[in-house]
Amino acid sequence: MNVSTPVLEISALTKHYGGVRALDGVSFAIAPGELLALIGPNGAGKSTCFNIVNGQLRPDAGEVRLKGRDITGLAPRRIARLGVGRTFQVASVFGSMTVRENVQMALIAARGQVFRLWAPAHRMAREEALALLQQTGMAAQAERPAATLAYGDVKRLELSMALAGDPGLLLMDEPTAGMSGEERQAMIALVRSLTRARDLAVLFTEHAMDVVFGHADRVVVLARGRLIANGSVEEVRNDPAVRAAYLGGVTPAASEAP
Ligand SMILES: Nc1ncnc2c1ncn2[C@@H]1O[C@H](COP(=O)(O)OP(=O)(O)OP(=O)(O)O)[C@@H](O)[C@H]1O
Repeated sequence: MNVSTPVLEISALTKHYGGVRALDGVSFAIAPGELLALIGPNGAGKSTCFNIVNGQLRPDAGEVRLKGRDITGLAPRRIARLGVGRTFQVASVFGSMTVRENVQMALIAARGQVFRLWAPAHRMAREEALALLQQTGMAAQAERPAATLAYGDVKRLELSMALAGDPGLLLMDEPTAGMSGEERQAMIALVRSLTRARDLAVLFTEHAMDVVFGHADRVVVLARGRLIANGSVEEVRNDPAVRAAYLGGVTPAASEAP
């Protein structure tokens, strides 16, 4: 068991939209080096949770702590600087720039500098960019324009860019969306190895259950804004409440609804 301070600790997070309880008293934590899947049926509250952690949304109640520090309600930029990286479902890379230049730009932006092709900082970041691309298996593609990459490689590039700020916590929004079965497995295996190598905590949402059950250290399940399970793959897979939520069965919360 890891006894160090959690990288992320969320406590009693609550967010309502009118009558919709997008999040209702959700609490969980992530340790360094842990790969934690956040799953749940559509509308369960996964995106709301991500958006609160990275500062895009303010919770109505509850707290977000990063390595023990209260970051609730801080601006996204500040939260990013404190070590929270994020990848999105739709990749955001510059197609006309090379893979290496995209990573250099991310490295320089992470330091609050401006990307200029002729500046010395650009040359310095070059070696770091190549080292990062080595870690994500993209070194051989470093000089290709990003626009010419296969889809799975665009996602690897995006991951490389998210690592540029040297985050302690990485939020990944459906990292394998749109990938074939083989690409999915390769991507999540890469993320898995990076968590170990960098002592990085990763919180990811995912609809592909082969990815979740094959690779996550732990799984947190939301349904209708409530946490209904938090445990190992085995525990969650065999949990009747989880099955009911996924099969569209009537959960206790749903049966109470008017
Ligand atoms: N800006 C908003 N205004 C009103 N309701 C919202 C808003 N954002 C989210 N919701 C509602 O909050 C609930 C949780 O939404 P959220 O997007 O967090 O779920 P999710 O688990 O990410 O879903 P999905 O898997 O479909 O992406 C849903 O009922 C959704 O309709």
